[in-house]
Amino acid sequence: MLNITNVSKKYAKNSFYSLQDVSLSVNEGDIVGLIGKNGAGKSTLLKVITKAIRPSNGKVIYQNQDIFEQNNVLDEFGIMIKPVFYPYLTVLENLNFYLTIHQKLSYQQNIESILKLVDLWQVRNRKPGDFSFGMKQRVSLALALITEPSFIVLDEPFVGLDPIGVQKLIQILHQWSETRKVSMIISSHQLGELESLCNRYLFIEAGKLRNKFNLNKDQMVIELTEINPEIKSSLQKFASYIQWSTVGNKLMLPKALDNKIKNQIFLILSKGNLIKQISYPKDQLEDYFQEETK
Ligand SMILES: Nc1ncnc2c1ncn2[C@@H]1O[C@H](COP(=O)(O)OP(=O)(O)OP(=O)(O)O)[C@@H](O)[C@H]1O
Repeated sequence: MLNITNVSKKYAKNSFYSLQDVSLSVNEGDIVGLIGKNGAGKSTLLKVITKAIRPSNGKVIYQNQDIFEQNNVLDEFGIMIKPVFYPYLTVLENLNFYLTIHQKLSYQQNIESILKLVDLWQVRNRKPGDFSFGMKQRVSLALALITEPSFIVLDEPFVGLDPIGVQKLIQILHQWSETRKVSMIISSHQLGELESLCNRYLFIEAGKLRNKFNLNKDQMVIELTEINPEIKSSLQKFASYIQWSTVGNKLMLPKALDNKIKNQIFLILSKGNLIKQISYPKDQLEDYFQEETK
């Protein structure tokens, strides 16, 4: 859907590149998490993708069209990079105005549900000029989502939301990716939230795309009190389902593994009184980030 090839960006006043030779693609239904330290180049990348700034080199192609050579290519995009709205119009007027200038008034029917999603329904008749930072963020988020876009670009979308708002947002984005195959690229320092939302990740460091990766979310982790040769040999016939961890006394099984097989494995382990804890992987993104940036 979106293909970025060899994109570099040097801001006029800088002597260094904020992005260097970045290539990536985002497919239909993908939810891509963009991670990296402060100043790594995440926002710059998102600004290039959404045509807010021009790259010094490279191409951005959306559905086979060069976004910088053709007009209206980004019509189906929902974008939140920094808070953008008219401070002297009320929240409702902002949404209506946005829909009017984008000729998308048929989406007026979404106004109530989107404002409830971002918890601004109660304040819909207030002007956002003197809103708190978080409330301003949420106005931008409402503008980004109101037209049910097919491609969503969000820079730090969780910052202004309370924990319930974060969960509601994650839920709706998941739902859109599954039911409407909406693609998304989302940058955030809130790695736990990204981990529960995204299916792919990009790690950017000093303007370079250092890694593209997935996390394995479909496994259960069984921590054992010890791993000895006898236990390994008694589990030999299940070897094709078991992945032994390289750290700690852990083994991993696919969550979707047939219950009969799971039970046989558990039986062997519990006979030896070996099971210490069963859990599901979490904080993998946090661990990755800590490891890469130490
Ligand atoms: N308008 C600009 N003019 C000059 N330099 C800029 C501009 N915007 C960003 N930069 C520089 O480009 C580099 C990348 O910045 P960018 O905002 O893309 O990082 P980021 O990964 O989004 O950081 P953060 O996590 O802090 O938001 C930084 O060195 C920054 O100072």
